[in-house]
Amino acid sequence: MVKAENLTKWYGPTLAVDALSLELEPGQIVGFLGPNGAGKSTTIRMLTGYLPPTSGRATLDGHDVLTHAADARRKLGYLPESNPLYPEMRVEEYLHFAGKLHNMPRNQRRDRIGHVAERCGLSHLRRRTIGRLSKGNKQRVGLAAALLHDPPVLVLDEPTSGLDPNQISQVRQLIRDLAGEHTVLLSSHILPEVQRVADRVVIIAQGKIVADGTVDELRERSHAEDDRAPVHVEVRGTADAIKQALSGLEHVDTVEVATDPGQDGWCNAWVVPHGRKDVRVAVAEALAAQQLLVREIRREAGTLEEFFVRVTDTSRPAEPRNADAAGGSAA
Ligand SMILES: Nc1ncnc2c1ncn2[C@@H]1O[C@H](COP(=O)(O)OP(=O)(O)OP(=O)(O)O)[C@@H](O)[C@H]1O
Repeated sequence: MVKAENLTKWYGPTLAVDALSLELEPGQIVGFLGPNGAGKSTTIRMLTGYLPPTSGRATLDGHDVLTHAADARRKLGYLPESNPLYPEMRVEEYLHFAGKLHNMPRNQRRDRIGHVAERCGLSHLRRRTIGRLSKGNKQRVGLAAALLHDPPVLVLDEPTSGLDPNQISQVRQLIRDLAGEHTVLLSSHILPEVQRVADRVVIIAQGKIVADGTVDELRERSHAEDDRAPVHVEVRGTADAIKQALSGLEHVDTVEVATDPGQDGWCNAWVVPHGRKDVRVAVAEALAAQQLLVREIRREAGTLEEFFVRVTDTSRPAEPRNADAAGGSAA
């Protein structure tokens, strides 16, 4: 549905996006995450055809965003970071204007405006002047305009920036409601925001993708890469019996057991492996050999925050290139 092939952008000597390739499946909500300056906006502007890449190519539903721009834009609803609106226009007037830009006939505009206004919680604000709306409501107007021509792809650049927590949660809910019907690419540098709405998270740093997966996969990977991801076990037995059963296990560094089992006899234990070993089976077998009943055994998932910091910190710095050879200019 959305495809980037080796998208690259040099701004003079600065490499902003470095041979980035990405493919989004229909109906997915994909969070596009990265620290400030990582290249999110530049990538999004290239994906939406608003900025020509130095090299590489982007397509929307098979249409090249530069060579078949009109076809590509029909497939796209785009809410840029700045959400440019006309403050003196009324909401309905602005939505008619946006519909005209998509060559929508009047009847179709009327129907669709009714639909998107309701969807975006704007029905009671249709006669209001945009300049007098709250920031959150202005953002809803931007979203309604992006949805007006019912595009299969929605690209939202930092859609909740500058909103208060209440407004953030409303816009977030709105985005979540779009899942399935639209493919949504949502850029943000706020991790919890992406974590709550996205099916998939793509993290970029220094213009390159450094991680790509579901929130759970990235958490898993976070700890799979962490030498000391502890395994948490719930076992029925005394702390001593559990410690004894697990002591001396191969690839195990330390075993910590909560000193006393709970009233029902279940005890929490944490086994810290050394090296990148998955010790879950060995732990289960060792406990079973001592007739200690296990009701849960799992690797402790790391927070996505830890992962985000790790992958964006360790990426290599972008190297300036000879500006003469860059072949692109700041846009
Ligand atoms: N018009 C421009 N001219 C020169 N350099 C630019 C221009 N736009 C962006 N850059 C540089 O390109 C890099 C990527 O910027 P970009 O705005 O795409 O990042 P971002 O991830 O969207 O950041 P933010 O979250 O702060 O908006 C940065 O180093 C930035 O300084």
